[in-house]
Amino acid sequence: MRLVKVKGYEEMSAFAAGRILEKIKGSQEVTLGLATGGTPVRMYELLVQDYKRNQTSYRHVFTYNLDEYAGIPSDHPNSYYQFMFQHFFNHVNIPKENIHIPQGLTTDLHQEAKRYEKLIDKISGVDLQILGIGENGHIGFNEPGTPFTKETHVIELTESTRQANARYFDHEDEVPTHAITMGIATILKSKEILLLASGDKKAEAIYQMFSKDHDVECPASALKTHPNVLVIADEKAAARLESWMSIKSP
Ligand SMILES: N[C@@H]1[C@@H](O)[C@H](O)[C@@H](COP(=O)(O)O)O[C@@H]1O
Repeated sequence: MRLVKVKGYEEMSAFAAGRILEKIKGSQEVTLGLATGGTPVRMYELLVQDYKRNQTSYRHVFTYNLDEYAGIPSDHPNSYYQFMFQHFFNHVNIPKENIHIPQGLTTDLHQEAKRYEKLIDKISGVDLQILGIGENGHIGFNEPGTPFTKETHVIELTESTRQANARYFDHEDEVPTHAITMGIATILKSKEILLLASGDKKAEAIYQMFSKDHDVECPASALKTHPNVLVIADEKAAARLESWMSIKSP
């Protein structure tokens, strides 16, 4: 796991957008694993900006989103489906049939999880996976305690995650209690992973991710076993790492 420390949110976003564009421009067909949340918003804006300026084509791009809230329809304003279309898909020329997002409202969510995993299995994992990190160290919606062997599954959200995500909803009780998420085993199938972190709220999670060794209580620490992970953290998110690294290095 390598770390790139950048100054702030803007630099983090530009770095991630730059890597995505390199991938898109350098391949005849590319599969991207995409994340939602506040962290990647500017990254998507920069990709849209690039599209407007340079017409970088997305016709050969296939996307697989990490997760979706359970129990709300895709046209719900807080669904990750809406998030993705508003922030990104509506603004570039990606064919709709290339877009994959788990369905949060189906008669059988477990079946949906299986269907989604099969899609990712078929492509042997995405080429480039973008990740954010939860304040409790979750990736996707893999909450602390989730076995690292899990593939796409249905999960009950912790109270702290529901509270952290409540800012996007009108009321805290509107935040769904469950979600469908790629599992850690699914994420680890990716060929390359970029994890983005910005702000002091993420400092503890970033510290835990680097200092814990493959500990289920810190889901992001699973990434240590992957050969190609780059963490892009801004100064605030990396703040606790500074003292830890200087303690570790002689
Ligand atoms: N499922 C998402 C994660 O994929 C995301 O990384 C995390 C952090 O969100 P934010 O970037 O808003 O801090 O929130 C949610 O729980």
